[in-house]
Amino acid sequence: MLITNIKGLVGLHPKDKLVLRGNELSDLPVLENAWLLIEDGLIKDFGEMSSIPSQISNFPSQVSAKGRYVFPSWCDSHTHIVFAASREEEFAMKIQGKSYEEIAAAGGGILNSARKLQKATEDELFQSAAQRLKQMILQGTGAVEIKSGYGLTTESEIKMLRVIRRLKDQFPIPIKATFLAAHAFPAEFKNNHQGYIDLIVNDMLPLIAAEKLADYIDVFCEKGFFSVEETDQVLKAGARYGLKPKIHANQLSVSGAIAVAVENGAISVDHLEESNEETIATLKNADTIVTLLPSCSFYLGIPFADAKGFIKAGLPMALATDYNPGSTPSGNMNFVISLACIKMKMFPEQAINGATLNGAAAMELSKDYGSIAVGKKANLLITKPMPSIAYLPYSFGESQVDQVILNGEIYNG
Ligand SMILES: N=CN[C@@H](CCC(=O)O)C(=O)O
Ligand SMILES: [Zn+2]
Repeated sequence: MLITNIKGLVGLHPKDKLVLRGNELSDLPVLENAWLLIEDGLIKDFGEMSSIPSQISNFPSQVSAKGRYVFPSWCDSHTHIVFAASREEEFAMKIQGKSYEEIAAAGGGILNSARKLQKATEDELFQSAAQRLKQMILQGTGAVEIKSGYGLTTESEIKMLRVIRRLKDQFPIPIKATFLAAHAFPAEFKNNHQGYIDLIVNDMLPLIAAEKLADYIDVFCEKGFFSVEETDQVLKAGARYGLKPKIHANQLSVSGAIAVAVENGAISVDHLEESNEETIATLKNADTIVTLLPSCSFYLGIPFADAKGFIKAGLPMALATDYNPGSTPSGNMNFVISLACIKMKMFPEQAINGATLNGAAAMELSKDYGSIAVGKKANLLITKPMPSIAYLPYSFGESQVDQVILNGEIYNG
């Protein structure tokens, strides 16, 4: 496929640039009035229209992108899209002013989702997750991470991970699976935390490793959920099976979650709506990516993360949706990018880099995804006609994504 007359080809980072730290996030290289050639699902070449080689200009399969931009697909590195039912009954409680913790304590929250998921069949879960994933792809997402964590029993955690594996087999995008049994303590383990951790370590992990069902391990390290010591135990057990950590940290309070994640070689620490100087100091000399989830802040009405502080400190920062039924019922990366600009005061260039190359890095996919470079996978989106790149986050709530290309082919769902 040859795409011609592209108003701006966005995200032309050198192929060996695998992650952007601090000020590097402000640099979003763009080639104006460009062409892009795709062969065998890969980016074969690109250049300016004024110097398009004649053998290329006669290429049989051409798409004109006049007035439109071409971006690398969004890389959404934090989602929980396998769930049995929505939780809009909690929406009214939120509107009445109940906090996330109060809703969880009243029988809502993660345990509510777990009760419903335990009753659902693998097929039902697959069908509904596939619908969600299809919508996300049509909104521009071309790589995704998906977590378990609404099973909370051996059988149901494995059921969730098998659903994720079926999604991997059936969708034309890369999918990473994260094992998150340490999402909440089931009611029967409320006063026996070690009993549940033993179940994760001795029962679940060996089975998951034997079936190769997960790439990463995650823990919700938070007051009322998993303590720092409990998090450490679970991460160390995961490491014995080759699972690297990506953890939920500092969502509702500052804790030692960041330190324990860094010590255990975490690929990313996600949320960080709460942070302080120590948070930044702990991350400064690490490779751990800070993944921010602004649509979670928007929906729960909790603080937005200190994106500017993290960037100023030179940290690698990514953006993701956190799509889940409780704290973020949306998988729209376009809205995440808008919120990052509007609420976290990120510049459009920083937000777009966070949603592409750094999102890919937070899934260890940035060798092949997240920027436009010769030899990388042709997972792209073509916008509607737009006056500028900043128009995409500016026009929040209205999709500017017109066409989605995955492995060099137009995707229609
Ligand atoms: N914080 C923990 N997990 C999810 C929310 C889970 C839920 O409420 O169902 C999150 O990332 O926000
Ligand atoms: Zn999450």
